[in-house]
Amino acid sequence: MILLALPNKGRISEPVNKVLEKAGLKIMVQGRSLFAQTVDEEIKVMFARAKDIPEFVADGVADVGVTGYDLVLERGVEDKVEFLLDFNFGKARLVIAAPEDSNINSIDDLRNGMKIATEFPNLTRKYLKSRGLNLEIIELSGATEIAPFIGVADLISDLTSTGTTLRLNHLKIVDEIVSSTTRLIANKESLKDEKKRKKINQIVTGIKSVLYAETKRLIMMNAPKDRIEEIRKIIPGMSGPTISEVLSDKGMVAIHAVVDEKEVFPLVNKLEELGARDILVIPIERIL
Ligand SMILES: Nc1ncnc2c1ncn2[C@@H]1O[C@H](COP(=O)(O)OP(=O)(O)OP(=O)(O)O)[C@@H](O)[C@H]1O
Ligand SMILES: O=P(O)(O)OC[C@H]1O[C@H](OP(=O)(O)OP(=O)(O)O)[C@H](O)[C@@H]1O
Ligand SMILES: [Mg+2]
Repeated sequence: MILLALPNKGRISEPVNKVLEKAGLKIMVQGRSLFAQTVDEEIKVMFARAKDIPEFVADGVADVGVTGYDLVLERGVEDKVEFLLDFNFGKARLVIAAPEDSNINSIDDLRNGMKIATEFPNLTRKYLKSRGLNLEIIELSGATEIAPFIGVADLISDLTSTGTTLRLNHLKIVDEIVSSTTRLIANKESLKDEKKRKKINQIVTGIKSVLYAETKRLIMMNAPKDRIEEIRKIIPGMSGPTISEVLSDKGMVAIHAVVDEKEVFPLVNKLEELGARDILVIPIERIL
């Protein structure tokens, strides 16, 4: 049996659940229960705060878990867990920021004794120490951006993604501590257990198949037979495009191929120029 720890709220909770659902690992949630069964009776789910999941996985309370890279570092358990995969969302950078009108512009302008407000006290302290600095850490549990303006701190260390919150609060980035994304992590002992490892690998394969498929599209079209060679040149596909006869029209063939999402726009235009018709671009749920 595998216990998988998932975030119960916060911004990564929903996207993670969506990926698992697409991977076929349906979770049977009952109301506000913090435990759930899945379609695989060997995999059970527990819901917890993303912040606490690194500790649960490191201690073996859960075998695997989904959380942010920043939160693993903040708990200081990065050497106790194995990083299995990167979801590539929940992208944020932990940065040191100062009021726009202050004369602090780089890490070199920081002085011992200055106050820095943060939700990431351990990570911030460790980073500053590595730069030979010893600031007073003011631990807050959110809305850190307000701290410099109410006289609570000179600086903050907080997450930034689009940069909107920093801008709105008239703060400028002074330095970057770490860049983070959502990760699947595992307990090292669980991975040593043959049965558990097999189950964990199935979860990894399932998630990877979904994340990979999200970057791809299935493209289908009818095209003149005499243009096949030219079309083949511009759509590599996974193992080459599949070409089949169109019964109603001897001069036409049906072609389908899997292509990179980024290639779709220019590709469709070129295909039309080569006489392709009835072009369909279809999302793919999983690629194994
Ligand atoms: N603005 C953001 N953009 C993208 N990812 C973010 C952002 N803010 C936080 N994260 C990431 O979300 C992950 C989960 O954090 P958390 O569960 O605290 O979510 P949250 O949405 O900040 O919830 P809350 O602040 O209500 O506790 C963290 O790893 C963090 O790096
Ligand atoms: O660069 P942006 O896209 O504006 O995102 C950055 C903001 O997002 C997070 O806050 P969150 O919404 O989690 O609120 P919190 O401060 O209460 O954690 C983070 O702490 C920043 O405040
Ligand atoms: Mg937050």
